[in-house]
Amino acid sequence: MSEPAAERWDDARLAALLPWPAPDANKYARGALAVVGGCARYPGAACLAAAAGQRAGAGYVTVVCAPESLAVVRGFRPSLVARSWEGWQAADLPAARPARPAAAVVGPGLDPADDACARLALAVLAAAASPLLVDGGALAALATGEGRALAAARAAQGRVTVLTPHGGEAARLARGARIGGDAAADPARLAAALARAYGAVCVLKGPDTHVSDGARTVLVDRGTAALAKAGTGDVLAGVVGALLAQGASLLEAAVLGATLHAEAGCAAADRMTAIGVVPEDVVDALPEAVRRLAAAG
Ligand SMILES: NC(=O)C1=CN([C@@H]2O[C@H](COP(=O)(O)OP(=O)(O)OC[C@H]3O[C@@H](n4cnc5c(N)ncnc54)[C@H](O)[C@@H]3O)[C@@H](O)[C@H]2O)[C@@H](O)CC1
Ligand SMILES: Nc1ncnc2c1ncn2[C@@H]1O[C@H](COP(=O)(O)OP(=O)(O)O)[C@@H](O)[C@H]1O
Repeated sequence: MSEPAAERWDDARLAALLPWPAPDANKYARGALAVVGGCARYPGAACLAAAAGQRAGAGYVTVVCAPESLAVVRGFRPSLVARSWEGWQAADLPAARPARPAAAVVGPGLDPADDACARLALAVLAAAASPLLVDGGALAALATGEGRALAAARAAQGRVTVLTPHGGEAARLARGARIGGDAAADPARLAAALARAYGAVCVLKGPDTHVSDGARTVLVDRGTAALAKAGTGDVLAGVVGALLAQGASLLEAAVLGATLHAEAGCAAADRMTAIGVVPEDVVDALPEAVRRLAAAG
């Protein structure tokens, strides 16, 4: 099947999507974001996603993590609300309601090789009624037979999902769905095929990022190799999750989020050099990325 050429969205269109708060906004109206991740081995990934979610505008960010990770999350940023996943039910995730939008991110810092992490990811896929972004270790669970059945059930129920694989995770998702395609050879085609196979919007990350809903594909190619450092994908998950939590549509949240992430990488490199940027710098550069996009639009 031949795919339509990838679109590019101009700055004016992207700037119009920025989620400026209304004068009478409160923290709930600005969107609740729950980040489910951060096992004992990877607490930092959940910290990065959650901090990025705050910088991208979400009004109330919660981290649901391993009990061993609680102290790390709280120490990293006291404004995050952290709770243990022991005794927690995925049904406790905030549901989007009128004037109280919400979204969830599952996967940053879930170990793809750990059974308990896989069960948690599958429980979130089954229960999350609000928009759900699936990243990191949760993508391994999604690629299983049970994960694919849950993705199909979510789509049938009208529940919306965004996937943010890197090349290795995309290959695993493609194998699970028995679709061909190679991220290196034809990323636009693979992003579209994964979107269709999983009933989701797919953000296929790489030096260029391709965002597809299966029918339309948008190219985001304004990033920098400064972003090639462990943990920047967790930052992207938090940014897109926050835009979903503020009520953006799936494709718009994914394209605007990938753009702000790329622009924040460039702004961080301007300050820290492309050698020295760390993911925390990308989080801190998100306001500059917003300013640059608003000025360009
Ligand atoms: N500070 C932290 O706590 C960090 C935790 N992280 C977490 O670590 C867990 C495992 O994620 P990883 O991505 O490290 O898993 P892996 O590094 O195990 O990647 C899975 C597979 O994909 C391949 N791969 C990785 N990046 C690729 C790319 N860009 N293109 C093609 N193939 C690629 C790898 O070779 C491997 O075979 C996730 O939950 C993630 O959120 C990472 O994001 C790094 C930072
Ligand atoms: N050379 C590059 N140029 C532009 N962006 C890049 C480059 N390398 C990586 N990135 C971006 O950095 C992020 C890396 O995400 P990922 O591989 O998931 O890292 P991690 O899992 O360690 O957080 C993605 O958003 C990707 O698009």
